[in-house]
Amino acid sequence: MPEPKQGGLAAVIAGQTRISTVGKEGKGLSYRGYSIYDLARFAAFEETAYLLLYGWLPDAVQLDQFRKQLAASRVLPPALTGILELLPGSTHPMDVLRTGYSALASFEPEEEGRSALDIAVRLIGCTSSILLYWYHYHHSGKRIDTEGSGGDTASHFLGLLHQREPEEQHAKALDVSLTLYAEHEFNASTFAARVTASTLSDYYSTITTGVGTLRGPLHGGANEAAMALIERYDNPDDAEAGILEALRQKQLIMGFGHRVYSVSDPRSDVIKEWALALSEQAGDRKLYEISERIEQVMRREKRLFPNLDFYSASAYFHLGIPTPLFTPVFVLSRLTGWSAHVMEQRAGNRIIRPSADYIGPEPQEWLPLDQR
Ligand SMILES: CC(=O)SCCNC(=O)CCNC(=O)[C@H](O)C(C)(C)COP(=O)(O)OP(=O)(O)OC[C@H]1O[C@@H](n2cnc3c(N)ncnc32)[C@H](O)[C@@H]1OP(=O)(O)O
Ligand SMILES: O=C([O-])CC(=O)C(=O)O
Repeated sequence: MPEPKQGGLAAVIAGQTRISTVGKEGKGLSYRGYSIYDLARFAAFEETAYLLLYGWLPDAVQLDQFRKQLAASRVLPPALTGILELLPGSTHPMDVLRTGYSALASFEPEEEGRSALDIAVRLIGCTSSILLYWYHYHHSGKRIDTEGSGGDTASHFLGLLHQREPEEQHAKALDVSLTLYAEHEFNASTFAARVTASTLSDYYSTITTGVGTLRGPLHGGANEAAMALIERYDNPDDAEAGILEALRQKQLIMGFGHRVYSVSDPRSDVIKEWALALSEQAGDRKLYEISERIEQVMRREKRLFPNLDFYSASAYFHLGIPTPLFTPVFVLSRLTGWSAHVMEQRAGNRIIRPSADYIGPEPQEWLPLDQR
C-alpha cells in the first residue's frame, strides 16, 4: 500500500461547522441539512443565501424583504464609481472586486455600527454593480445604471452584463449555478476567511481574504482555466489526443479532481445538465461534446471526475459571460458561504493558529556580515 500523501492539511479536522456537509460518502453535499439537489431544483438563489446567512429557510414575507434589501444594495457611492473608473481596463476582475470591497470598507465601515449581516447583504447586492460598472466603463465606454431593471441576483447580473433583459432560461441557469457555488465547508477561501475572522479583524477584511484565495487556479480560478482548456480543441478527437498528451506530460487538467470528494462532485451532475440544455438552446453542442470527451478520458485514464468548475465553463460561455468574469461570478455566490462562516467563527471564536513541524537547520553560529 502506498503511503498516504502528506501536506495540505488533507483529512485534518480543523474545526466544527453547522453550515454544510461535503462528501460524507465520497459524494453528497447539503447546506444546513438540505440536499444540494433539492436546493438546486426548488430554491431560488436568494432562498439559499438566506438559509446560509440566517440558518433557516425564509417564509414568503422574509424572502420578499430579503430580496428588497438586496435590490436596495445595488447602488454604488459616486466615490466608488470614481475609483472603478481610475482602475486600468486591464485590471484582473478579481482585483476589481477586492479593490471595490476595500473601498467600500472605507466609505461604509463596519466600525460605524453595521452588522456583519448588513454588510453581507450589501456586498451580495452590489457585487454585480462593482464588477459590471468597471467592465462597461472600460470595455464599452458606458457609465451603466447599476440598479438595472430589477429582478433577482442572476437576472441583475445578466441584465447589467448584456444591457438587456435576460432570457428566462439563462437567468434560471445562472440562478442554479449561484446556488451550487454558494457554500462548501472548509474549502481554501472559506478557511482563509475564517482565519482572518479569528483575529477579530473586520468583516470586509475577511471577504478580501476570501477573494484573494479564491482567485488561484487550483480553487475558484479553475473555471476560467477549464474554459481555456476546452476552447483549445476543435473537436472531441482533437481533445482526446490533447488530454492524453497533457497527462503524459503530468499536467493538471483543470476542472478535475477534488480534495474531499472521492466518488463524484454532486454539483457537477447538475451543472452538466444545464451545460447541455444551454448548448442545445444555442444550437451549438461543440463545447459540450468536447467537455464530455475530456470527462470520459479523465475517468478512463485517471479515475478522476469533473468538479463543479468543469461544466460551469461551457454553461457560462453559453450565457455570454466573458471568461475573465467566471471567477468573479463564483465570488457573487460564495459571499454567502464566506459570510455564514465568518459569523459562525465569530460566534465561537478562538484564534486559528496551528503549529508547524520545524525541518530547518540545526542551531548555527552567528556570522558577522564581512564573513558571509
Ligand atoms: C470549486 C473548486 O475549487 S473545485 C477545485 C478546482 N480546482 C481544479 O479543478 C484544479 C485541478 N485539480 C487539482 O489541482 C486537484 O485535484 C485539487 C487541487 C482540486 C485537489 O488537490 P489534492 O487533494 O491535493 O489532490 P492530489 O494531488 O492529492 O491528487 C491525487 C493524484 O491525482 C492527480 N490529480 C489530481 N487532480 C488532477 C487533475 N486535475 N489533473 C491531473 N491529475 C490530477 C494528482 O497529480 C495526484 O497524483 P500523484 O499522486 O501522482 O501526485
Ligand atoms: O471544497 C473545495 O476544496 C473546493 C470546492 O469545491 C469549493 O470551494 O466549492
